[in-house]
Amino acid sequence: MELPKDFRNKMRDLLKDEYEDFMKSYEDHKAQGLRVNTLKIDMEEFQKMSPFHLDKIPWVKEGFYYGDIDRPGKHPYHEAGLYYIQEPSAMAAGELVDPQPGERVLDLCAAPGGKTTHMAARMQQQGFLLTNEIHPARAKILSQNVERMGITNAVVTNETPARLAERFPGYFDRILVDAPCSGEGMFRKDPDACAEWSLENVAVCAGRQMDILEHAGTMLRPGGRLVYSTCTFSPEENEGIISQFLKKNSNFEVEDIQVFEGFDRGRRDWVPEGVADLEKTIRIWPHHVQGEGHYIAVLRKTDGAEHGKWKGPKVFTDKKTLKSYFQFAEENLREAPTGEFLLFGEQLYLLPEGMLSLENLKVVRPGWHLGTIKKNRFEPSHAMALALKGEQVKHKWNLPVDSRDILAFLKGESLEAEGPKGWYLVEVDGYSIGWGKLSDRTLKNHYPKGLRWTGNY
Ligand SMILES: C[S@@+](CC[C@H](N)C(=O)[O-])C[C@H]1O[C@@H](n2cnc3c(N)ncnc32)[C@H](O)[C@@H]1O
Repeated sequence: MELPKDFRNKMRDLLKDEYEDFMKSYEDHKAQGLRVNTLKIDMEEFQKMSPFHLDKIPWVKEGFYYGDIDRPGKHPYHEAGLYYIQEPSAMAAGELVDPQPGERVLDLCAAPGGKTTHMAARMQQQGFLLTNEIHPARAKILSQNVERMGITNAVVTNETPARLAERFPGYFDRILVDAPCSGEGMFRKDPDACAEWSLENVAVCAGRQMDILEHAGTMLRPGGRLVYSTCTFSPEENEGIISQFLKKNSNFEVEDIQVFEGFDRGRRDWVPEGVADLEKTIRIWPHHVQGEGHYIAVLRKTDGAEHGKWKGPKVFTDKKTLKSYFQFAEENLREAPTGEFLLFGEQLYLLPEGMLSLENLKVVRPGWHLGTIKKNRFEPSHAMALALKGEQVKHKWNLPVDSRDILAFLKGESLEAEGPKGWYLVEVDGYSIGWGKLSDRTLKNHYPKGLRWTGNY
């Protein structure tokens, strides 16, 4: 791989004796990882079922390396949301945010959703996860991943950090800023990041990062945790940003967290007048661990205004319209998911607890999408299927992973089936993957058109 000359010179100056080892890492095979989605399956069960060659990633409970010959991206278990393919070092960020069930959590720069889906699994569907992405097309992909992983307590927005900061001052218990960066740590994985790199771009990224971090700081409650991460080596985007932020915001400090074996500490001596706390931040180097390059700082807000002016959401309560949903639930579910509803056009959502008004914000997914209400008829959504478990429905239809039927289902074909009429939760080896509707011995396929598999498998 041809690395930019300015980049090589800069890294040689920074790393000195370690430079040769660092450069050799570009010739090593790149480690690939997947993270088990504990919202859908427990770790032991996944290890028993997995057809992949798994090796534990030491720094994340749910993380595994998979083998070079494995293809987990095109597998029915992937479509059922049993795991998320994620770069191993990147899993450290979610681990260090460490969100708890019931908390209010913000992922400010979230697409495609690796860390969001990790944090959601830790929250176990309890609390409020606001996951935001500034670029519309990427926000859509983020939303699809939230759906595939069966997350019910997330709201997906497509906003700027500034607009969110106006709406949510002092609101969140934990915030992740996985900042857009020059991507130096990903050159091995992503040649485009290498082609786009320049010293000027590093400076542009640093300006943007400072702005995003300031807004994030505003949205954190006193006592809350703010994690800043990048996948780049440049000190200007890492220790430099944290140092400037701490000098401007004396109500923040760096938390002294345990580092995993192979992780290094941040370098105070790499930035002018760096604050002492930089040595508590974390660097992950590709020549010290099996993973790409990352930087992570865990900050704590020590005090500040208790909270701002928060406005609750507009809740939909029209019983007549909701009747068709409850009728569907009566006929097909063991218990109706209930709480605060939102009707957005014809789309019915269930709001996460602790959610605020989303008025005038660009919202891609305002909560758990339950389905569509059209002419007093309710049709359940794919998002509902993916979040349901077999024991929650009256009828289910299980397809073994190695059957012809699971491929047919993923391709959108109808299946032959027997049983009473109605909606069936279709499963792969006992894990929900979509809906089918049975009548006259035919299970009509409701797997979304945009997700259907094409070609031969
Ligand atoms: C490193 S990526 C996030 C990866 C993601 N956290 C994950 O784990 O899948 C950074 C994201 O920040 C977004 N971004 C770019 N400019 C931004 C800005 N000014 N404010 C907020 N986010 C921005 C990018 O579109 C990109 O999706």
